[in-house]
Parts: sequence; structure tokens; C-alpha cells
Amino acid sequence: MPALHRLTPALRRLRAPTTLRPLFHPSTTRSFHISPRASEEKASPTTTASSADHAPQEGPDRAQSKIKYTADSYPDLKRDSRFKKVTKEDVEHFRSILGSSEAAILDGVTNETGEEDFESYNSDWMRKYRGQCKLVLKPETTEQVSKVLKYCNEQMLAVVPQGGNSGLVGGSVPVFDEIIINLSRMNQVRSFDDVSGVLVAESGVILQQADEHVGKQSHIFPLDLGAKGTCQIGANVATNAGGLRLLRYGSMHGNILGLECVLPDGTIMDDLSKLRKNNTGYDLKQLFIGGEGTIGIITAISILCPQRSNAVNVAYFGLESYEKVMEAFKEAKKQLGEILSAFELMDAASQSLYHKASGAKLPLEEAHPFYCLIETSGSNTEHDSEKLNAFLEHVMSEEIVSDGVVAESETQLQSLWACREGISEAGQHWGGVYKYDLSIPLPELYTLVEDARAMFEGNGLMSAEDESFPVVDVVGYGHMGDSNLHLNVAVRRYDKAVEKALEPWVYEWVAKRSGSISAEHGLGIAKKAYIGYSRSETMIKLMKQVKGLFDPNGIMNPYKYI
Ligand SMILES: O=C(O)CC[C@@H](O)C(=O)O
Ligand SMILES: [Zn+2]
Repeated sequence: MPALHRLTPALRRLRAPTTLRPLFHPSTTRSFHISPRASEEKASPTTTASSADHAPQEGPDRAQSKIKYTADSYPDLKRDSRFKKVTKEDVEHFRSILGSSEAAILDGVTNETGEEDFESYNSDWMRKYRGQCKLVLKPETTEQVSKVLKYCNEQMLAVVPQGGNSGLVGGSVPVFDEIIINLSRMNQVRSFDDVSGVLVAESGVILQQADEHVGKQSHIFPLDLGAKGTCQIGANVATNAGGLRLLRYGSMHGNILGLECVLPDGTIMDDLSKLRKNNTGYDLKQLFIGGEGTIGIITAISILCPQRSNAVNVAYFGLESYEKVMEAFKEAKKQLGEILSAFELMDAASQSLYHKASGAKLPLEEAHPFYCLIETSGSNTEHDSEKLNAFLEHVMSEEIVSDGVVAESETQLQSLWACREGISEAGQHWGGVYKYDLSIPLPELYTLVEDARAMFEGNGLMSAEDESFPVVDVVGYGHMGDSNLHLNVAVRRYDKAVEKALEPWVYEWVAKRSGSISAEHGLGIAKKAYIGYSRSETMIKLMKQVKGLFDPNGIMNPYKYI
């Protein structure tokens, strides 16, 4: 394997732009795999070549990660007595719709099915939020979803729609005994048109498989995220997932052309439009995008997939201050223009956490306060190479960037991306993690991390060494290109004092800067109480009215944000 091409001021003068490195084709394999169906295992990344080579080092208190947020963690939350408990007759009815195989129904109501069999459905991939469901239904067709929902609505049975369960806010797991409607068996690609680039596929298709499917015909699925090997496209739409290339391809709100949804009363709203332009009244599908399964179930999507770039480059830099990060971003936009496909920020704490958790070697020998990962995706190798070289020359000679490497092979490209994508998983290394996903105007984006660190230093809750302190470290990273910060507070154990210090402090901090308390992960149960920091009373009232219109009985994903 060739060594990563190191950028240093000394090298800068020696390097002719054309010798920088060969450009190569985009990866379709980079991802980590959460394996939510492996109920017995802990969420286990198979991450990338680089990190898979190294056994993760154990944190001092791994057992603590078994602690869960259950209904008892929310003293103000009571099971809604309007909802019926599932009976033997209900299960029989569901069997008449779905058949009796275990693939279709996991039944702990009439069977002796143990709690452990429900674990991977009842809890999210972090094993942080956990419900008490005893019935998982796995329909295979839209008609089955329709019959199931119609019955649930008539019988006042609450439900939670579930995809790959890789969310971060507890939105895809029940709180009490809601029935889980798991979409994993609805996994057919219905059509792909390689002229228009429109993919029509069912909700349970795994994101990576959708990408590979359109990749065969030189297109790309316009969403990419660390959990692509596990997450499902319907749930990606329901949560309006943002991911790593929103900067380039835009959000689900723009890329989704149509949806097939089942409303709580069983009505099928067939809007699988393939049109880019359809200016005929309210665009109702937008309510389901990011609706987090609160007004109906998305069963299929129609999405516009752009042409796949055939020249992709990744570089990883070290920088000495956040101001330099902003300067580098400004230059990248200016000099790389339309070929810039990702600009990601990582602080020193995030990289050392990733290194500790994965055992992977970091790309740069010396530590820097900040790192950036930059990706270009274009169609003309020579043109891209020239532009990237000019950009690199500039940021190095202006001392905006202190040190850096560029990938010279597919493996290196993956290992650089792993340094960014592996942080989310690494957050749990010490036992648990409080995760915040925030939109903040760029000039102040990193100040939140510094303020959070100062807050924990001041209140005596944080120590890197002393195990009696709950907080180990405060970590900042995110999608610089989208003004989206991920603040992760790594803890040895979940702790009320830490929670009290963080909430609503974080949300107030963000609201004061006119940011958003959720840039891409959604609200789920984790941020249920805080929507008011980002939406006005008028808007919340309207949202409740919309909810009431679609779901008058309130059976869809109850106890969550609305
Ligand atoms: O775990 C997190 O906080 C962020 C996860 C994901 O949105 C990412 O960008 O890596
Ligand atoms: Zn993210």
C-alpha cells in the first residue's frame, strides 16, 4: 500500500502538481455496520479496513453502557390509558393478515418469547433507549401495512414504525408497549430509470444497497452516512437524514420526488411521483419527510439520484485554530466550487477518542487542535487534480493548514473517512454519551464546545483520569459545510447531574444564536421537551393540528416530539 501523501511546507516546494496522486473512483463499500438484528451482540462496528485491523481498547467502565433510558426515566410520562393492550385476539388477527411465520411476527403476547428476543427491536443501536414492546409485525407489502394500521387504529393500538434502528434520539423504539411495525421485509427496488436518475424503492431497502443498485448504472444515492450498511431508506426519509454530502447533493426535502405512505386509518396515499416539477397545491409529502413516523408510515420512496462522479479525492488536514478552519472552508468553496462534496470538521478530542476506541492509527504524526476532511467529486480527472492542487498549495503556503495527507488509494480513502465516520460510534467508548446535533452559524459553531468544556471544568463533573467523575471529555465534530455541529459528551455513566448541567443549557445556548436544536437527527424522545427552542408557539400549534388531522387517535409513534 503506498504511503499517504503527506503535505508539509518542505514538500510543498518539491511537489509538482501533477505528481500529487492518482485520482480514483468513488467508494461504494465504506460504511460501518450496526447489525441491529444481532440482539445478543452489542452494536459492533465492522468499520473500515484500518480500524478492523486493530482490536478496540476497552474503556474502564464498559458495563455501564448497559444502562438504558426506559419509561421510568421520564417521570412526567405516563402510558396513555386510551391505548389498548395487545390481546390474543389481536395477535390472531395480525396472523390472518401477515401469516404465522416468525419472519412476519415476533409474538411475546401469546408465546413465551423471551425479552432478549425483543432486545434488538426494543432498543436502539446504542442500547440507550429501551421500550417494552411484546409484538413486532413485519409486513411485506403496502397492502399488509394498510390492513395492519387500519386494525390498530380501530382497536386503539399504538404503533412505532421502525427501520434499521440506527437513529440517535430514541425515535424508532417504543416507550411503553407500542407495537413495532418493522419495515425490513419491504425491501424491493421497484424501478430505476437511468435516463432521469429516478429510483423507486421500498422503505426497507438498506441505504448501501440502494446506492450500489444505482451505482451499477453510474448514479449515486444522494445521501451517505456512517450507518449506511444498516439504515433503511424509508427511515432515512422519515427522519430527514442529512449525512456527509448534503453540502453537495442537498436534503431529502429536495431530492424526494414522491412517497407512498399509509395513513393511520389504512388509506394508502400513493404519491410516487417521478416528476421534478409538480406545482399543484400543498406538497403533502414534505410533512412525512422528517415527520418521524408521527402521521403515517412511508412504504416506498421515489428519489432523484445524481450522476456518480468518476473522480473522487480525499484529503485530511491539521489546523491550529477554528479561525483557520473557517478560512480553509472559505478557500475550499472559492477554489473548488462545484467539485467540493464534503467539508468535515473534527477536533483533537474527537480524533483521540476515535483512536482510543478503534485502535486505528491517526493519519498525521503530530497532534493539532483541529482537523478537516475534505472530499472532491468531479467528472474530469485532470480538471479536478489541477483545482485541488491549487487549493492545497494555497492553504499550505498561506499557513492556513499546518499539515495534511491525501489518499492515494481506495484503502487510504476509506481509512481517512473512517477517522470522521468512526467518531459517532467511538463516543460510547467510556460507557455512554450525550449527543447533541445542532445547527449553529459558522462563526460561533465551535464556541459551544469550548463553553461546554469550561462549564464541566467549572462544575467539577469532568475528569479525564478520575473515574469518580461522570464526564470524561467533551468532543466536537460535524458537517462544517452545513453549519452542523455534533457535540458529544463522553461519560463513564449516565448521570442526572450531567443531564441537568447540559439541558436546557445547550438548547438555550443554541436558541440565543438563532440555531436549531436538531440539524439532522430529529427530536424523537430525547429532545421531545425542547422543540420550543427552535419552533415558535404558532408553528407548534399548527404541527399539532396537522398531527390531529392525519392521526386523530394519536396511535402513530406516541410519546415522541408531538
Ligand atoms: O453521533 C453523532 O453525534 C453524529 C452522528 C452522525 O450524524 C455523524 O455525522 O457522524
Ligand atoms: Zn452528522
